[in-house]
Formats: sequence, structure tokens, C-alpha cells
Amino acid sequence: MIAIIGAGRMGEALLAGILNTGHDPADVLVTEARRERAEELRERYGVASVPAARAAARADTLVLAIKPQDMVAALNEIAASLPADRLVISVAAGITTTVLEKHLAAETAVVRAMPNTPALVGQGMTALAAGTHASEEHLARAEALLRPVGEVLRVPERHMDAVTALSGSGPAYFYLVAEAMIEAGVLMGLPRPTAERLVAQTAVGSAAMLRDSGEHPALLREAVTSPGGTTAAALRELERRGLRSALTDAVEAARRRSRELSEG
Ligand SMILES: NC(=O)C1=CN([C@@H]2O[C@H](COP(=O)(O)OP(=O)(O)OC[C@H]3O[C@@H](n4cnc5c(N)ncnc54)[C@H](O)[C@@H]3O)[C@@H](O)[C@H]2O)C=CC1
Ligand SMILES: O=C(O)[C@@H]1CCC=N1
Repeated sequence: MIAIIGAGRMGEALLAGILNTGHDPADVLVTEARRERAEELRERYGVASVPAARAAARADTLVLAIKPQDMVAALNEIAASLPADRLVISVAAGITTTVLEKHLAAETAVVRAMPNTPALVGQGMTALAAGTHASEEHLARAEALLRPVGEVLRVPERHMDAVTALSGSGPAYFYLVAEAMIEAGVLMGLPRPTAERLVAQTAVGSAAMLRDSGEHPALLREAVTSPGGTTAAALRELERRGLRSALTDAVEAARRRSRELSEG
């Protein structure tokens, strides 16, 4: 039995991804603070909503998908009813395994995970780091749960803030670029559905080549850039306006924020 504690945006992405890949809704519990949200998820996915203490008592794996700011309160809610053999997976940005362990019974197995919302469509990227009491078996269990919703990578916990800044928040950077490109298309007179379709499929195709061709992105970009052509004209504008350094600063700001969240 799996329990998702906190079924907001990320919790739902994981829930949907897990159900899409063959888990029976009867084997998944949801704990959600907002009553109307719990009801919405019951209607949409057929999953039961239970109080935190009940989820802690019944599920062998608990996935905590609540905001970092709400984490200590949620840990306190489940700690008393959590049997010692449970696996607790937290997806909260910035919350270290040390903090998680501090608020749970001694020796509770804890795994810190950083997924992203494309888990909803089975294309997530999740990084995992083990807490002090998480064995290879616990990590394998976390991996088995998350593997069906995308790729899984184990990383040392010291890299988690950087991972959060790249793949956790990363989808938002791509969506912002997509949004700007669609608006540019509309500005040039393309019908909105046409602009949306052109941009979405260009993103999918580019991402597939990036992942599957084995080529460095610079080489893929060169292949698009005909001498004296349209792409070179566009790239000069992007470089002149500092897209590269804007992205570097943005990713560093996300990492900084993840570190701040770990300070409470
Ligand atoms: N949204 C994203 O792309 C990603 C989010 N995360 C992490 O996932 C966590 C959740 O983020 P979002 O889904 O974006 O936030 P959200 O605000 O959409 O969801 C949080 C949910 O938790 C519920 N909640 C709060 N306290 C609770 C409690 N004690 N018991 C049960 N439910 C409770 C809220 O009602 C809400 O539905 C955060 O820690 C975030 O760092 C991690 C990776 C990606
Ligand atoms: O914005 C956030 O804090 C969360 C963590 C990674 C993506 N969303």
C-alpha cells in the first residue's frame, strides 16, 4: 500500500503517473488537507482519502508531497502512528534527510527524492538520495515506485539543491520559453492553435534528439544553423540579450532558494 501525503500539483502528478502504470487505486491512499481537493481526486482517480495517522499506519511506503514550510507539521502528524519498518519518501525541495529523520522515530528509513511534473505523462526525471537508515532495499523500493513515471538517478545528497534547480524546476524554464515562442508566433499573425502546435512538437522533437542522439547540444544547434541563415540571425539576438547568463543566474537562484528552504 502506497500513501501520498499532500496531493497538490506534484502529488497529483505522481499519483496519476503511478496509477497509469498499473497500480490499483485500491492500493493507493491519499491524505490531503483541503477537503474539496481530496474529493476531486477521489472522483478523478478512485483513490480513498484518509487522515495522515491512518495513512501512516496502513501504507508501507509514504510519499510526502507537501510544501517544505508544512513539512515539520506533517511529520509530527504521522510520526506517532508510523511503524518502524515503513519507507518515507519526501519530494520537498530543500528538506534534508537529517531534518526528516529528526522528526520521525529513530531508524526510520527515509529517501529524499526530487521528481518533476512530467511524471504525470511518464516522462519524469527523479533524483534520489538515501537517508542514514535507508538500505539498498529501500532505495530499490523507491526506485521501483518512481521508475514507471520516468527516469530515476541516484545522487549524493549534497547535489540535491542543484538537481532541484535543474530538473525539479526545469520544466518551468522550458514552458516559459515555449510560451514566449507561441506569443511571438501570434504576434507575426499565426493562428494561436497553429503557433501552439508548431512550438509543442518542436519542443518534443528537440528534446527527443537531445536525449537520444548522444550528440552535444552545441552540435545539434550547429546542425540547425545554416550559414547566413535565419537561425544564425535569431541566435545572435539571444546571445546579445544574454540568454545564456540569464539561465545560469536563474538556475543558481533556484539552488540558493532550495538551500534557504533547508534552513527553515
Ligand atoms: N510542483 C513541482 O513541480 C515540484 C514540487 N516538488 C515539491 O513537492 C511539494 C509540493 O509542491 P506542490 O505540489 O507544487 O505544492 P501544492 O501546494 O500544489 O501541494 C501541496 C499540497 O499539500 C497539502 N497539504 C499541506 N499540508 C498538508 C498536511 N499536513 N497533510 C496533508 N496535506 C497537506 C495542500 O493542501 C496541497 O494540496 C513541495 O515540497 C515541492 O518542493 C518537488 C518537485 C517538483
Ligand atoms: O518551485 C518549487 O519550489 C518546487 C521544487 C521544484 C519545482 N517546484
